[in-house]
Amino acid sequence: MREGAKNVGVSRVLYVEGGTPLKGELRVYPAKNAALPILAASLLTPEPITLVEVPKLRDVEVMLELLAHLGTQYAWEGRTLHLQTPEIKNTHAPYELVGQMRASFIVWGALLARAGEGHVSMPGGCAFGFRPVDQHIKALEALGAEVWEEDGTFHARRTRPLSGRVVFDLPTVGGTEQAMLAVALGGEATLVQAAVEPEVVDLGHFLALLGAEVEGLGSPIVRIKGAPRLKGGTYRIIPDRIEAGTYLLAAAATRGSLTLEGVRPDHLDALLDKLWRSGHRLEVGEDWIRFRATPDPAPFHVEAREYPGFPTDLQPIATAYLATVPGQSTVVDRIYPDRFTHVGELARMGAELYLRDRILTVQGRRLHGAQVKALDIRAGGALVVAALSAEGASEIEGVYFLERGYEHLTERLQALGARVHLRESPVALAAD
Ligand SMILES: CC(=O)N[C@H]1[C@@H](OP(=O)(O)OP(=O)(O)OC[C@H]2O[C@@H](n3ccc(=O)[nH]c3=O)[C@H](O)[C@@H]2O)O[C@H](CO)[C@@H](O)[C@@H]1O
Ligand SMILES: C=C(OP(=O)(O)O)C(=O)O
Repeated sequence: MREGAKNVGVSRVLYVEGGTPLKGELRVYPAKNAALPILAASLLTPEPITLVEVPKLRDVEVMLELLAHLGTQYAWEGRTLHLQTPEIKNTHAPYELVGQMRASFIVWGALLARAGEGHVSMPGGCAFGFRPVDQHIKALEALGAEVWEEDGTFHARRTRPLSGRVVFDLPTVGGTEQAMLAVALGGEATLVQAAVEPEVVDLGHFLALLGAEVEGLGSPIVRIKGAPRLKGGTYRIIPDRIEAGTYLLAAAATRGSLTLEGVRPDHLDALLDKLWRSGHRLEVGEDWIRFRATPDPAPFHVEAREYPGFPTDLQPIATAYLATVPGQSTVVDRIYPDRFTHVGELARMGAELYLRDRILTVQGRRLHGAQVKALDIRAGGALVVAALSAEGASEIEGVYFLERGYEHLTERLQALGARVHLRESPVALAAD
């Protein structure tokens, strides 16, 4: 328990006995951040949709709860998800659901397209710095919607199909997805400075399956011509590059070996290049990666940027890995310059980290186990990686965040030889 605790409660923690190199094979799950916008896009059609494999994550459950509130009927068949939205029953996405994760905000564009109006609470999600939604508003306004905000809820209404040219001030994944959903049903748009992330491309492919014409996916200029009525269909979501990257970094931090299957190596170029330069052995096929760690890796510099640059979602996890690599590394995040909630917690494990002017300097060394707390999904991933590599035992609080992003984390790590399990532990509820 932490010093200065006033109240003590019981919470689930991830108990990690560190020091065992990860070894084995893993089939990567489908991408959470592709699944969520595709789920939101299912609102656009009354026809049945089947998503062949969907990650069973907390965020997906929340999105399904939101969709059900808006009018979607759904049923799981193993890992396959069947969805249908015969009609929109509700155009209001409430705070209780939108407040839990950022991706739910993009139902706004889908509601506006399908029902002519949408009312969505300000989004929540991982709190690692300021995350404005001005580009979402700019996009919907540029497409001809009337947009206003009242008491923490964003409202939008249209009197005709949305169409126009959206020039984003910066590439935004959610903003691009929002605009794509807003026009896919009967609208038309050219998106300039669109995000090029694989998850945006995947959404575009899904919309094309439903009948929209989509051009320029993966480039900064995307053109979409919506269809007056969209079809249903069956779709397979891309593999999760962030999950894959997390396990690779865990294998690197524990100096282990790992074969990933069902992965898209081309989505991980920036990370694979760093790991290779760090001295690790990598073999790459069309949909697999074989990794074998070097016992004495070299440090490197991370600069998180838009795709195909180093992903910000892997920045905290790469930081945890670098904290185990002797020598000096530096980490900068150009997407979320303050995404450093993991730093204080890694320091509890003996990591030598210095944060000045948004530049993190990492002096790598052997870490030791400690009681730590995940404050967002990928900070959680970072703490797991650090704890796996550390000498001794760690307890990671904030299992809720891990469950938002990593399906079957405990079982998957156990299968790779890690000594981890979930257990109940007394935790501090308030501190001085
Ligand atoms: C559910 C999902 O897919 N989440 C991902 C998505 O988040 P999300 O879609 O929220 O991230 P964005 O791509 O929109 O954010 C990129 C940058 O644009 C800024 N911005 C964004 C919107 C806006 O209206 N105004 C604005 O200034 C943000 O503050 C940030 O600096 O992409 C991020 C960047 O790859 C990832 O870290 C998140 O995991
Ligand atoms: C930051 C993430 O999610 P969100 O954008 O929903 O907060 C994430 O998946 O790492």
